[in-house]
Amino acid sequence: MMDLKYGASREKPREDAAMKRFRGHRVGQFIHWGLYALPAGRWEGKDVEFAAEFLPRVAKIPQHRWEALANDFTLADFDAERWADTAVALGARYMTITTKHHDGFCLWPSAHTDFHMGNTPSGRDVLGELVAAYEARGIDVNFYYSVLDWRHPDWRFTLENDADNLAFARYLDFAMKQLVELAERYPSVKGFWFDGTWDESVKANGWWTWEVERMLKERIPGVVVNSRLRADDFGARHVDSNGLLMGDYESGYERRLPEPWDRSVAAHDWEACMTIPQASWGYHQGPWAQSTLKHPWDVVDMIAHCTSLGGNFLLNFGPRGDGSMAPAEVEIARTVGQWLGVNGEAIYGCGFAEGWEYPGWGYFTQDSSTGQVFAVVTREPASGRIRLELPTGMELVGLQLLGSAGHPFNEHPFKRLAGSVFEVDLGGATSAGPLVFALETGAITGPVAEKE
Ligand SMILES: Cc1ccc([C@@H]2N[C@@H](C)[C@@H](O)[C@H]2O)cc1
Repeated sequence: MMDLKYGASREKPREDAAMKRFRGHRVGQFIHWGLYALPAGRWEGKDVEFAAEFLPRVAKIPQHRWEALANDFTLADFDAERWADTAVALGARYMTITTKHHDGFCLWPSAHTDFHMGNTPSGRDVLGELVAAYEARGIDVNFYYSVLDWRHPDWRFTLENDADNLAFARYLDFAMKQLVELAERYPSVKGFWFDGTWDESVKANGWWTWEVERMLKERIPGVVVNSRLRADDFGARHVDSNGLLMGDYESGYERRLPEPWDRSVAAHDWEACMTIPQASWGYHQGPWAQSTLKHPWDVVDMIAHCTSLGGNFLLNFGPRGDGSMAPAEVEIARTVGQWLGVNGEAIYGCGFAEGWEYPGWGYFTQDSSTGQVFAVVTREPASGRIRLELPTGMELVGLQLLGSAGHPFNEHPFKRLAGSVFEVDLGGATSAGPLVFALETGAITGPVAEKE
């Protein structure tokens, strides 16, 4: 093991109450909102078929024209209570909001820049209103912060000479001051989600990323920080040069999951974040985005996929320029939330079911407190039957379809094929969306046919 000054601060996952709370949430609401929601992927009458939050770069918009958008950011239809109600409808237990994205615009009245909410027509403190509204509903708030800042004069992608080093040192000082400001203004925040840390300039300053994590944890005990912030002494990111995870959970899964089912990720805490359109985090009004919205049952599959491997799932919403949530996204939230309302006990507080193999037709999840195992059937086979392979030596005693209120176990029929292998005919099981069964299991005691 190398002796690292700025490597991982622990070898095992955190087991304190704050981390256990974050881990048990399983479902979060990501929100990308900023000036980019105003053009919403369209510039000078043309749709730019790329992520809406990248518009200033992709459409090469002059800085002064981008900054002028702040005058149109009136928040005419922004209502933090309505946003928080969408999170409740989704069944989200936490929310992560873009405090500052790559364009440098701040959703709070920062004392360290002029590019912020205070210099918009309403002057409202969007972060303050959101923290109040979400916490009033018992939903934890996390802050997304982009270290990358296209607007700041001292930002550097690479460090070619002393002048670059001096400028970037000023930039890191600015960013640290903003992070201290966020921690001081909003001390109830539960986590920081860092982005924009892939450039050489940041990788060459692993010490700063280590200092940021230390500062935040000193000021907000229990705060949770994602691995994407961190670079070590040698510029290694997420995982240090000794192979140890930095930060509190791995956050490399962006618009992808551990396919087809990579059990290695279950060894640590992790979170996947996902757009509702194919590839835009900010609201994009064009058919390029609006014709690619995910189906609610695909979202449920992703939630169960993450849970089955011990990870959280952060579903992104891109509110429109006036502050209203996009109706199509609210509808998806409602449908997923209704499913979670019936089947959430297989998700919240659940994780990897040790000893249970990937079944292909869905996922096994296990309640981390009770040990109860669930089968989440998201890919029903054409036969209408699923094969349940239990860990060797175990047998199926009973099956209960979640949502079939009041019935004891044994409610749903099954038959043994051999040993610990059972077959369930899904016929007759009805539920809106993917079926979930609670499994009652026991040790095989009597003689049974050997496993085939
Ligand atoms: C190449 C690339 C850079 C940054 C991103 C940002 N990370 C996501 C979480 C969004 O914030 C997106 O703008 C996506 C792709």
